[in-house]
Amino acid sequence: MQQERCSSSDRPLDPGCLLERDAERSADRLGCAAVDFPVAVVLPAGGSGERMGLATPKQFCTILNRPLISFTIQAFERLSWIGTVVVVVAKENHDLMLNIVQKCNHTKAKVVHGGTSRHRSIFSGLQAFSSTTDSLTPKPKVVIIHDAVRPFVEEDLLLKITLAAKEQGASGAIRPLVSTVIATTSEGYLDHSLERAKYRASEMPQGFLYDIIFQAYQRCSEFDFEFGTECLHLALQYCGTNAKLIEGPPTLWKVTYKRDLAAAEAIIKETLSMSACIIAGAEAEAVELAKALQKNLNMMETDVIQCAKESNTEYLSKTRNFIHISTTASNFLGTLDMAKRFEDTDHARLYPVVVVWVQLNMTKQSVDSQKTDELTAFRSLASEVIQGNVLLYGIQIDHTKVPEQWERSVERLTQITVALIRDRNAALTGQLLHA
Ligand SMILES: Nc1ccn([C@@H]2O[C@H](COP(=O)(O)OP(=O)(O)OP(=O)(O)O)[C@@H](O)[C@H]2O)c(=O)n1
Ligand SMILES: O=P(O)(O)OC[C@@H](O)[C@@H](O)[C@@H](O)CO
Repeated sequence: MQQERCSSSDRPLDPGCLLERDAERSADRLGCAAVDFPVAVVLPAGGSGERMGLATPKQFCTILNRPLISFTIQAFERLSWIGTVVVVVAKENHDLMLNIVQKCNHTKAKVVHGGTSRHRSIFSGLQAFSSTTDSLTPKPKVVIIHDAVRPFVEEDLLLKITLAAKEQGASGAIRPLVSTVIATTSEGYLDHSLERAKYRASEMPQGFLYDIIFQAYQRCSEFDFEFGTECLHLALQYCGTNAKLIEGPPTLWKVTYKRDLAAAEAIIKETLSMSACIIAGAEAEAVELAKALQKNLNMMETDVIQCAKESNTEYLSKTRNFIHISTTASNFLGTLDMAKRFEDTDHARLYPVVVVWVQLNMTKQSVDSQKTDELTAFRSLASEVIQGNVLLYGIQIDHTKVPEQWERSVERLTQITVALIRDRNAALTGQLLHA
C-alpha cells in the first residue's frame, strides 16, 4: 500500500500560510508578544517577468485559480502583528491589482505605482508611508521588504528578521549557494572562482528600520537605482548599517522561471493535501469503511484529522479536504448540504475545498433510472458549487463480505481519493468514479 513519497521530515516546510496550525497560531501569539512596535511591508511587484517568458507578468500568474501575488500577500496579512502591506505594481496593472485585492479580500493591502527598476519600485513603496502620525499609512518602525514572487515565507523567519532589524537597523535572509560563483574575462573565459563556502545567496525577506532604508534610498545614485539588486548594500553604503544575516528555509526561493511556478504549485498542492476529514454518519458499514480508509490514508501520509459524525465548517481551519461516506442515495443530501456550506467561506475563497462523496453500495439492485437521476443531480451540484471554489467528486464502492475483495476495493478507494485531493483537478468534478 505504501506509496513512494518523501517522508514527512523531508516534506517542504509548511509555507505557513495555507492552513492555520496550532503552531502557527502560537507563533502569532509569540509575534504579538515580541513585536511591540509598528511593522509594515513593501512588496515590489512592478516587474514584467521577462525570464518567465509569458505574456502575463509572473506575479499575476495563477495557481489553483489564484494569482501568485495573493499567496504572498496572505503570508503577511494573516499575521496580526503586521500592519499595512504596500503592493507596488506597474501603472498598467493597477486595476488588475485592485481587483485581486477585492476578490481575495486582502484588507491590509495598499496598491501604489512602481518604477522602471526594482529599487525604484521599492522606493515608491516606501514613499507610500507618511511621517504624519494621523495619516492612514503612518510610517512604521520596521519595514519588511519582500519580493512579491516569493510566496513561501514563514512566520518564525519574519519574526527573526523583524526583531533583528529593530536591533541592528537591517537584516536579511540568506541561503547556501548551490552553484559556485565565478568571474569571467571580457573574452568569456574563466578569470577566477570564489570560494563557495565563504559566500551566501541573499534572499528575501529583508527588514529595516524605516528611517534607515528611506534615507539610504534618498542618498543612493542613479546607478544604484538602475542596476542595483541589493537593499542591504544600500543600507551599508549610505547609512553605514551592517545587516544581520539570518539563514532561512529552502522554500524562500524567488519564482523567476516557468519551472519555479510549477514547483510553487506542487508545494501548495502538497501542503493542501496533507490532511483530510472523514464524515461517516452512524451507519455501521459506513463507520467501518471510514476506519479502513483512515488507516490507509494515514499510511499514505494524509493525516485524517477527524472521523466526524457530521461535518461543520470549524474543520475548515485545519483542512480543506472532506470525505463524506454514505450508504444510500438519500445520504447524498448530506454531501449536498456540506458542499453548499463550504461555498464562499473565507477558506474556500483562498483555496479550493475538496469534497469527495463516497457512495457505499450495499446492494446492486439500484435501478438504472435511479442511477441516472442521481448522477444528473450530482453533476449539477458539482457545477454549482465549483463557482464557490468547492471541488465535488464522487466515488462508488461496492460492499462485500469477502475480505480480500473488500481490502482491494478500499485500497483502490484510497488511491483515487488521494489522487483527487492532491491534484484538485476541476475537470473531474461531478464525475462518479468506481473503486
Ligand atoms: N521595475 C520592477 C522590477 C521588478 N520588480 C519586482 O521585484 C521582484 C523581483 O524581481 P524579478 O524577479 O527580477 O522580477 P521581474 O523583473 O519581473 O523579472 P524579469 O527580470 O525576469 O523580468 C518581483 O516581484 C518584481 O515584480 C518591481 O517591483 N519593479
Ligand atoms: O535581480 P532580481 O530582480 O531578479 O531579483 C532580486 C534579487 O536580487 C533580490 O531579491 C535578492 O537577491 C535579495 O536582494
